Amino acid sequence: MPVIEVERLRKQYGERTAVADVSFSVNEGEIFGILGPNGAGKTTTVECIGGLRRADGGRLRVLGLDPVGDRSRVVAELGVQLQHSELPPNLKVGEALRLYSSFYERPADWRELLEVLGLGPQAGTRYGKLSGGQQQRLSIALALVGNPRVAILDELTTGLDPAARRDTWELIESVRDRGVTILLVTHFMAEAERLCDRVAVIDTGRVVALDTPAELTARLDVQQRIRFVPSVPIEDSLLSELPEVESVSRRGDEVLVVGGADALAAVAARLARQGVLAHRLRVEQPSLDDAFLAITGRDEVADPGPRVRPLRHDR
Ligand SMILES: Nc1ncnc2c1ncn2[C@@H]1O[C@H](COP(=O)(O)OP(=O)(O)OP(=O)(O)O)[C@@H](O)[C@H]1O
Repeated sequence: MPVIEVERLRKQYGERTAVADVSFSVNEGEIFGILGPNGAGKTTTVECIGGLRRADGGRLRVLGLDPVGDRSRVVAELGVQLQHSELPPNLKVGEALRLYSSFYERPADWRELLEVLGLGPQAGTRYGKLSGGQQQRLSIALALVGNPRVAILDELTTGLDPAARRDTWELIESVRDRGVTILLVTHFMAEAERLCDRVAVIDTGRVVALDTPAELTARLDVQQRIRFVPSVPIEDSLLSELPEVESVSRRGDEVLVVGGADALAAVAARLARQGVLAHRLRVEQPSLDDAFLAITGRDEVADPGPRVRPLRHDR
């Protein structure tokens, strides 16, 4: 049974349609990503799933329950990562976790959670004194302190430096390994590629693609670009006559071969047969970035930047 079911979700803010028609389901133990440009409706979608907003249309289920109608039962099983701006700056890390754990019947051991998240030394530190990375880890701890079966994490690593981002990815993988199903909103392709089993790309309130990151990129007819320096001079025709190869060009002593998905194997076999070694070999594969561009027609997922968005309770 899917852990999260979203069928034809629709949500308006007055005249503005934030979510026009979104459907997907998330299986148990999955990390499911929602990717899309600014204003696509990602946050609104997960806020409806989390029961923080009431949908205007469609059907939502979390563990078979209605997030609004069965609110108290859903809250016991669902952890939602809060926007960190919502915590009072004077609240200490340990106090915040103790407070949040008191809301749950079967909370996790919050002291252990602090250690796992590398926040042990900060237990007595006030929220306002934490670094951005520490605040982010605290917000993840708060989402997990209720021992949820499902966690919703919105812009998990926005504002983190690359090292903190990688640490957070490892943490999320370990959370998933404990059996938690994770719904992740992200602006970062690398994050989706690294963490997500499947990704829904949302644009203007609709799902425009839904697949594994590998399938999303493989479905594109994006060329492989192979660069290398041959150990001995070679003729372009040696490679350009291969059916898998579209073009051969040079920059200095470097050869650039452009071809389809099988080009690398064909080029490597031809060079080997001629006794030519390929030095400084690099292969550029299509990435989720390319897929995103092809799907949405935009060449980047805009950086959301720092933001404070208090949740407006419009139920
Ligand atoms: N409380 C609100 N009142 C009115 N309009 C809103 C509200 N929240 C969001 N919107 C609008 O709804 C649309 C979808 O917003 P949403 O925040 O869900 O998108 P998003 O994909 O999460 O964007 P971002 O990546 O910028 O967070 C946008 O046009 C946004 O301006």
